[in-house]
Amino acid sequence: MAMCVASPVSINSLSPVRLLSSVLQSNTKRSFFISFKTLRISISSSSSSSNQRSAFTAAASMAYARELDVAKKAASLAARLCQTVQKALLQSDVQSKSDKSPVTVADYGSQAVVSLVLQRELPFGSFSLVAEEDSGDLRKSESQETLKRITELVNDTLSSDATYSKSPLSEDDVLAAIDTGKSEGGPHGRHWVLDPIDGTKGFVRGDQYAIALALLDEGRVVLGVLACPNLPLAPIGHPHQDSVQTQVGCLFSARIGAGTDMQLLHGSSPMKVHVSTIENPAEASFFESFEAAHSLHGLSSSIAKKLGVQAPPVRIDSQAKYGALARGDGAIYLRFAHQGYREKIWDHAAGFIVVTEAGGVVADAAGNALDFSKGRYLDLEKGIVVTNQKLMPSLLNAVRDAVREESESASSL
Ligand SMILES: Nc1ncnc2c1ncn2[C@@H]1O[C@H](COP(=O)(O)O)[C@@H](OP(=O)(O)O)[C@H]1O
Ligand SMILES: [Mg+2]
Repeated sequence: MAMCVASPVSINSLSPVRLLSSVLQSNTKRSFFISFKTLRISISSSSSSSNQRSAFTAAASMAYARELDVAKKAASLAARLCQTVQKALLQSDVQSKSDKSPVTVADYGSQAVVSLVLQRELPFGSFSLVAEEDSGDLRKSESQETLKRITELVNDTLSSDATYSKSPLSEDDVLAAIDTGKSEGGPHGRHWVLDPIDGTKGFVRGDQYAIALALLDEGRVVLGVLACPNLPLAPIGHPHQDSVQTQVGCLFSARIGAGTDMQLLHGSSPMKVHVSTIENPAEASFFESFEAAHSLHGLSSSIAKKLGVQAPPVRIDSQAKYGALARGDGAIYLRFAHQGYREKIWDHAAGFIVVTEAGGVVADAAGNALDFSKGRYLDLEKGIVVTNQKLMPSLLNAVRDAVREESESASSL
């Protein structure tokens, strides 16, 4: 470990991610050694007092800890609201199931709850939220009943938490909370990134969906939470594995340098999770979207075949796939959207850090890291692939060959 004289880094004037980046950039010449994975910092310079050293270590190891706690609370409350709506939806008759309004109510309600909890619990500094919904349609006169229902649900959900005052929010408060989600994000400052219901198709079917919340700081994802109300605690995607574990509803949370935790959505202590260590593709199973319209199932199948994967695909909705992969249920997630579709940051930011902090790798089809600093969209080289470090090189080779074959056969038509 190279050590030399410390150069000044002001802890107070930098956000944790800038502080760590600035130290890492100067790491070869200066006195700090940082393992980004563990955020353990040692300082050898005799000029640094032990007080400074321990303050620095404490600041770095606790970076974003408060924000993560609040994010977990926000996503859990939003999940409670979504569960209420999904339960009513699944009990309703066929006619109202084809009506889109329950999804609308849950989507807006979830976004309002998350925005309100973040703002109430983290009142200092500016607030920026990049989120899927805005209130444009809700402000139309024909949406009055829907807005009333959303406002009731938001008030019921917040008042279920003892720390919130019982004074009810008005419809205007709820509209304003939804509209905080209009931020464009970008490479500077802090931005929360929210998908209030990821996997709306799964939500309507009664299958998987997730409330996905992440925080960007200076363009990097520094924490993420995935609330997956319908994800079993027992592993999924292992057809021959019987489990006595029947509990459902998982909360994944990850913070930069601190690993990934999973706990029951409505209670239980967090436990660390890790991606699968499988190195032999023949033993791996892979996830993809349930919806063929969201991902090219044919291309995934050709990639899996080239790689030597034998198991059939496990198809589930939403970023629950990232959560399941982070705890080792499957080893690979393949997502190749149809031509022209632009991936949004809220569909991947939380899942990205949940997987990377569990030891996995998330890349585009060319092996590039995903860049969340470009605004509301990801700029991608065709597709997103997720797996463990060992399998990634051979997976990228299989992707390259399958994509080339696909374009050759398209051009020969
Ligand atoms: N044509 C398309 N191609 C790829 N993704 C799409 C798509 N249409 C919608 N999506 C995205 O796919 C997400 C669901 O992911 P998955 O396919 O993994 O379940 C949707 O999130 P929402 O449900 O929040 O709209 C939506 O953002
Ligand atoms: Mg989504």
